[in-house]
Amino acid sequence: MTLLEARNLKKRFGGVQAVAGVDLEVRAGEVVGLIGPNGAGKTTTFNLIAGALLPDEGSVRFLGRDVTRWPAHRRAHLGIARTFQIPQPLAELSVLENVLVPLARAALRRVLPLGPYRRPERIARARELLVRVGLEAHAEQPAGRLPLGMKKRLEVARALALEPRLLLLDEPLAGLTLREAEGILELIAGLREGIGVVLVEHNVRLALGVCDRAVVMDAGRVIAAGPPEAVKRDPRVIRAYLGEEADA
Ligand SMILES: Nc1ncnc2c1ncn2[C@@H]1O[C@H](COP(=O)(O)OP(=O)(O)OP(=O)(O)O)[C@@H](O)[C@H]1O
Repeated sequence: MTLLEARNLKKRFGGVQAVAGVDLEVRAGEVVGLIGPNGAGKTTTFNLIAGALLPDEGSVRFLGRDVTRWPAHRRAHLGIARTFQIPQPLAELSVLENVLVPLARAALRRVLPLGPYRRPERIARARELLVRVGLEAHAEQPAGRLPLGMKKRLEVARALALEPRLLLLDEPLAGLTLREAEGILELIAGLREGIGVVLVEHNVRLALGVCDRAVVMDAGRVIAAGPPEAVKRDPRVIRAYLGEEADA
C-alpha cells in the first residue's frame, strides 16, 4: 500500500536550487533510505514531506490526500511523525514523562477522554515504547542527562507515541559512535512493521545496510533509486561517493 507519493518537488533558496524535481514514494512496511552527499537536498526534501517547508512546485500526497500546502501539525495529525537531527527532549522531565507527553497529545487527537496525564494505561503504553527502543532501564532518569545515542532512541519513542503511518528520521546516526549507530540501525530495521520509514542519511554504506529501497540524491536531483544492491553498483552513485567512501 502506497502511503506517500511526492511528485516533481522543487524548492529554491535565493540562487540555490536545493531540490530540482524529486519524486519519492513510500509504501507501508518499507524503510526508504534518502541518501546523498552534503548539500544534495536531502534535508530540504525531508522538510517538504514533513511540512516544515512548502515546495515551489510539485505535490505531496499522503494516504490518498493532497497535503502539499498543509502545515506540519496537520500532516502529523494525519500520521506523519518526524524526529530531529539534534534531539530536543524536555530535558528536566524523566524519560518516561517525555513519552507521556506525546501519548497525551495522541489521545487528544483521537478525541479519547484525556483524563489525568499519568493515567495507568498511558504509563503502561509509554513503558512498552521504552522497551521497544531499549530505554526501559532509564525510564526515571532526566532526559537531558542521557547520552546522545539514547536521546536519539527517545526521539524515536516520542515519534512512535503519535502512532504514525509514516516515520521520518532525519540523520538519526549523526554524531554517534559506530557502536551507537549500529544499535540505532537495528532499531530502525524493527520499525517497519506496518508503517513506512524514511531514513535521511549521508553515510551511504550504513544506510544501504538497513533500507529496503534507496533514493540517492545529488545536486537536488535523484540520481539513482532502487534496491540497495542495485544502487550500490550504479556508476552515478559510485561517482558521487568516491570521495566519501574513501573516508568511510
Ligand atoms: N534555508 C536555506 N536557505 C538557503 N539555502 C539553503 C537553505 N536550506 C538549504 N539550503 C541550501 O540548499 C542546498 C541543499 O541543502 P540540504 O540541507 O537540503 O542538503 P542535504 O543533502 O540535507 O545536506 P546535509 O547532509 O549537509 O544536511 C545546499 O546548497 C544548502 O546550502
